[in-house]
Parts: sequence; C-alpha cells; structure tokens
Amino acid sequence: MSIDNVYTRAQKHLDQELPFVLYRKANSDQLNAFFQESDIVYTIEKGYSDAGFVFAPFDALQQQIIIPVQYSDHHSVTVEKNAKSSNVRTPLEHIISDKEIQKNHEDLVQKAIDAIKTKGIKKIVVSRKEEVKIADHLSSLQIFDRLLHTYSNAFVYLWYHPKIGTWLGATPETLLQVQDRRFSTMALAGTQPNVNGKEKVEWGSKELEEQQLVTDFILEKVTPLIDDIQSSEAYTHQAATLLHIRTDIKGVIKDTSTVLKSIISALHPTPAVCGFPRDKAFDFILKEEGYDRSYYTGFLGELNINNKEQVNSDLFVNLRCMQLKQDKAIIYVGGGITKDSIPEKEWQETIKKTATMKKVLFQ
Ligand SMILES: C=C(O[C@H]1C=CC=C(C(=O)O)[C@@H]1O)C(=O)O
Repeated sequence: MSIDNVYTRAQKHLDQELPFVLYRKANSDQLNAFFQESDIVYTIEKGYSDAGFVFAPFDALQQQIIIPVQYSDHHSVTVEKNAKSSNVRTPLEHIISDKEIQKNHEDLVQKAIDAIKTKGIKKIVVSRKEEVKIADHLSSLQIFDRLLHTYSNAFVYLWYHPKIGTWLGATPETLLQVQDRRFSTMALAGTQPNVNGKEKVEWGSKELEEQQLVTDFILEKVTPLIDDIQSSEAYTHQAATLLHIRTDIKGVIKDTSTVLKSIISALHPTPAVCGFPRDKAFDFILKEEGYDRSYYTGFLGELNINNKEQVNSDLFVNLRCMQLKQDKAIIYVGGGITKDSIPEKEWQETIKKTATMKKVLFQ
C-alpha cells in the first residue's frame, strides 16, 4: 500500500462513517493506520490486556476507546522523512487576544496559585480551549498531511470515530513505551519559546522545579514495578516553536503480566498534565477549569501490538491537539502552575502553544 492508498482508504472510511486512526511516531518514516470494520464503540477492559489502538480521556474513570486489532486491519507505509520541525510562525490575525478570554484564563491561574499557597499543593496544570473557524475546503486528511510534514519529531495523528469525534495532534510527550520487558518514559515540563535554538538555552528556577516534580513523581511511581531504573540528565527538547525540559527514564519490567495496568494507573495523569499531589490537583481542575477536557491530556497509541515475537505498547500524552467540529477546530492548551507563576506569562504561554495547531490550519 502507498500513502495515497492509505489516504483513499481513510477518505472511504470517513464517507462510510467508520472509525480509523492514522499516525506517525516521532522521527519515524512509517505511517500507520488502523481501519475498523464497524462503527461499534469498543472500550478497554481495565486490565489493559486488549490489543489495538487506544484513545483515552483525561479522566481515568471515563470510558477508554480502542480500535481492536481483531476488528480492524492495520497498514504501515513508508513516508518521506523530508520535513524538519521548522521555526514556524503563525499569521498574526489568528493569534487570539480577546481580553475576556485572557482575563478568564489569568483568573484561573491566580486561583491555582492561591490554592497552591493555601492547600499544600505544589503544582496544578490549568488549561482552556479555543475555537477557531477553519476554511471550508480544508479536510481532516489535509490537516493531518500538513502535521505529518511539519512536525517530524512529534507523534502526529488523526483519530476518527463517528460516535465520538475527530481529533488531531502533534504531541511531544510519551506516556510510556514497553518493548517486551523493556520500559521507558519521559518527564516533560517547563516551556519557553525557541528563539535562539536549543544550544543556548537557560532555564529559570520555576521551570526547573516544575519539571523536577514530574521526574520525582514518575521515579517514585515506577520504582515498585521496574528494575534497573536509569534516568538521564534533564535536557532541552524542541517541540515545534517551543522548548521543554525533558528527562528520560527507563528500566526492566519486573512482572510483564500486570505491568500495563499498574504502570498506566500509576502514571496517568502525570504532574505534566494534572499536578502534584495528583488528587488535589485533579479536584481543582474538575471544580475550577469550567469545561470538559475530554481527550486532551488523555493518552493514545498502540497497546499490546505483536512485533517480531515481542508484545509492544507505545502510548503518548494527548497534547498540542484539537477536535474538529464542522467548520470549527477546538484547540486545547494548558500549562503548569506553581507558586512562582505569573498569570500574564502563563496566558502568553498558552497562546504560543496554540500556534502548533494554528500553523497547520492557517498556513
Ligand atoms: C499541558 C501542556 O503541556 C505540558 C507539557 C509540557 C510543558 C508544560 C508546561 O510547561 O506547562 C505542560 O506541563 C499543553 O501543552 O497543553
């Protein structure tokens, strides 16, 4: 199958209202597709023993969707690796600077800072959604193709289910990777614009502490489940026009039969998308954010896929993403708040993050 065949097949699935997903992993030249035979909504059995492509919301108690291997066909085709994550610029007219939206977000950030100072919370990730009108002629497949050729070092995807919706994204963050007995993940947090290239980057104490919290949380959670844990130095990771701080963590799984269930519930949602302590941050988000995050900051990817006699899982956090609804795109965006956050700066950060999706909508 060629990439054109994959797109033709995807278009047919859209016409027939049948679920599918197209995705390409970071720095890979393989475009993958799962095409489901029917429009049934298959949900994950909480033991995570199913095989397929999972699409899970932020709230771990809500249903997690799977396109099961046994009810779909899977294709993988080679695509040209010609694209580099460029220093993308978004046309100014699409940068929203609506005073009311700004005030609402800054008020939310201030509330988070107040909760952090009074309720023994260290970090809360607060978010918002932004609706933009898109050109009539722009299809989900065209937007996906732009993502594919714009962000080579992100996991890019188009996920469609007629009963759930259409989502696209280009995420920099891995939730976990399991290859047979090998496990890896990353702690990703802290944001600044990529102005000078990642060689000359300096990070402030707010960002360093915010990221260290994520690393410490992951290490504490995986220690009972993983042997030989190794964690890299924190380094700068480029994601589109932004830079983040990243630490890689890996090890060897103690018990492969229960690892996915234990690790997913231990890690999701991490302080990179929720906060710390998790329960208090989660309660704040549900009470104060004022909208349903739905699949934003959930996770997605391959679950228990057989590959050369190994069973592998490769899951990603759903960031830098949007939902398509008729002629509108709903872009989801957030940022980590600590006691040292400045509301105006946090607002600016969300604007910069929306540019990852706006770049492909308005290029
Ligand atoms: C919650 C988001 O980003 C997370 C991942 C990297 C850096 C983040 C930050 O600097 O706040 C966030 O924790 C988002 O992009 O919507």
